[in-house]
Amino acid sequence: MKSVKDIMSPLEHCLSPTNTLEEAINIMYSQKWNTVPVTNHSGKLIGVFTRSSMYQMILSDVSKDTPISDYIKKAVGTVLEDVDSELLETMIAKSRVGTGIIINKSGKPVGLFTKANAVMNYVKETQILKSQLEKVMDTSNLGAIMTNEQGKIIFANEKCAEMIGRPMNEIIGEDMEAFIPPFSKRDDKRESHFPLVLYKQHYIVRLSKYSIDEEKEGYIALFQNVSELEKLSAELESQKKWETLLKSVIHNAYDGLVMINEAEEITFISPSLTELFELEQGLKEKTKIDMVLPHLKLSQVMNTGVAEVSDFMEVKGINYLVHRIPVYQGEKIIGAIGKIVYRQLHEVREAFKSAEDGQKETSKREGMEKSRFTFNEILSNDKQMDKLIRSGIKAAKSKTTILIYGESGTGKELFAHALHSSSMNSKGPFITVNCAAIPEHLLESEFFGYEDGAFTGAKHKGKIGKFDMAHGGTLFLDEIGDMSLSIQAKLLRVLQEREFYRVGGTERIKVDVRIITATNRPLEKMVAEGTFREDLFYRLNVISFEIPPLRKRKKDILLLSESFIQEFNRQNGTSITGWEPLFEQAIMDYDWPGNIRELRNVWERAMIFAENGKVRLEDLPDYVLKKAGYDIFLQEEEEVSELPLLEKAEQFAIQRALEISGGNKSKACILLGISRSVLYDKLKKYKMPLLKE
Ligand SMILES: Nc1ncnc2c1ncn2[C@@H]1O[C@H](COP(=O)(O)OP(=O)(O)OP(=O)(O)O)[C@@H](O)[C@H]1O
Repeated sequence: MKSVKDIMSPLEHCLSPTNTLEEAINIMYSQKWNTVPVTNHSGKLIGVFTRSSMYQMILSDVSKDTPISDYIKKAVGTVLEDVDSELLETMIAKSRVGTGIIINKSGKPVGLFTKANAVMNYVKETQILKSQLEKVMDTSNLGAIMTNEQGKIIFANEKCAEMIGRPMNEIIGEDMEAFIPPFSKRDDKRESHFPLVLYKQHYIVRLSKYSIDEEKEGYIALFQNVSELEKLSAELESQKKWETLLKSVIHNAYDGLVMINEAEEITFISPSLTELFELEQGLKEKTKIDMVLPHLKLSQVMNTGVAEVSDFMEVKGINYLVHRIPVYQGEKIIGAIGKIVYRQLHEVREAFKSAEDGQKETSKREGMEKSRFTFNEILSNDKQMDKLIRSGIKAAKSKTTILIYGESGTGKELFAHALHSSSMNSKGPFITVNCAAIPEHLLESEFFGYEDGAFTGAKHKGKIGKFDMAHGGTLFLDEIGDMSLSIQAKLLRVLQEREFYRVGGTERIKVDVRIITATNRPLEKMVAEGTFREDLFYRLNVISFEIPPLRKRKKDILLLSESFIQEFNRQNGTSITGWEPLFEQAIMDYDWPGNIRELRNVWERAMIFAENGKVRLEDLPDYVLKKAGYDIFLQEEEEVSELPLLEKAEQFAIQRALEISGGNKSKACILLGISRSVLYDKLKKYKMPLLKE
């Protein structure tokens, strides 16, 4: 901001009241001033001597030696030297006084400010502004034209001349219409935009009106060359097309693709992959790959820098084929790409199978059957089972004989495996004999083996028995309740003496074998009935475990179901992710007489028929549906009187409530949360039989 001090004419002379007319005229003449400040002896302003004061003295015919004291004008307008110059200019423009006296803070005059000063300052500033504007216009990328009210060009910048291809002096004075053909068609809007093609170049023109004075208006036109932009946008467009094409290739060619940057943050992930691993929720900007897909081990290739092609990865029982590829920029690793294939994995499955077969073959050659399960693999959420497992872990450490009770399919053999795995003999063999499956006359040779020629007329070579095989490990005798009394006696002897003879042999064979037995028969009752030896029973029953049936640990149904999904997905290469609500209700309501084995079989079957990744009610076998009372949902429409699904469910709920309450309608109403009158209406509606109150 400029102050008055910067633009005033500094004061070199002042008058005092004692100065004469002649002295005053001399100063006015030499300085070309109309007004001269008059100060007192201390230099303070007391008035001014003006050109009219001078005329007055001359007209009064006073001598030129007369002091000016009587002709000083005392009423003087003063302005402080620090005042903003623009403010003073407005004051002067409005004032009738042509000269202002500028004083400092102590009241001493320091300068004069005349209208001429104001004009000069204005002109100077306008010139500066003009040259600045011209500079801006010439260095700008915009072409600029200005017209008068007739549309004749009065200004054009260098850029504009360049655009039009003619020298500037030729443009000035021309009609703007000559260069901007649509100009004449412009409407009366103060401002408009329109495209224009000039000499094959594309422009956007911004045309606006400006006021010349109160009545006249001219135009300002600004041209922006957009040819480059258009080229860029065409390139962008084709890049976008490529991107779309690439994306669809990525989505269709590979099952899942993920890219990470140097910081191991995900920069791209294909929708199929987010869907597959249900990642949507966990994905945020800059998510680290190992936070959401640790099993992919993509960060691994960032460290090694070596691509890993066709690795296998298993997640939730499903097999995937994974390729991990590091991305290099020069020598530097700047990221990695993970490619996951999970469809059409027949070949992969084959590879797995042959690997598995190979492994089995090796263990066969090693000549021993290894225990396959540990206590960790006995899945259960049941308290009673928990207790059994804890006791099992303790019991496994001793060499004591263990008897496992339980209905068929409850997991007795699994428990026996787990006992072996936790025992001190876990490195030794685990040999199973199903006493019910081997014919009575062969059981002895199966247990103890036989010598060469033991069987008359037979070409048999000698064979070692299961006791021999189990040496140093565990012999698991399943279905122990199905043995004959004579075999029971022989078994008792081995248990007591820890030695036996082969069939047809004379040599005593000593063995170190841990015996675990299992049965679903009531041994105590059999002892009472005389079909099972009491002494053997006590020998076997040193420690016993009773595995509860599945119907008594309903919580385990869903836990086991989850594990079967994973097992069969892995086995069949399917991608089943869960089940429908009605399916769950049905399996929870069913009694599972065949226990876990039955549940496992039902799952194996259901997963073959499942659709859309979910197991449905209709994938259950008919006998389960019937026994659980869910067949009603699957009956043909006409059989259930065309009831919509909700009504079927309602009918089913009423039927179940009446069953649970033993036909007591008041209790059924409480269970259903409805009033008796509503229940009666429903019974009538569904034509259901009235049961007892
Ligand atoms: N807790 C469990 N967790 C996972 N799988 C189990 C469990 N219990 C049993 N199973 C599975 O259920 C099936 C039946 O188990 P198992 O053969 O051990 O039962 P069992 O009681 O010995 O039957 P049986 O009396 O008919 O010989 C097997 O496939 C087994 O793997």
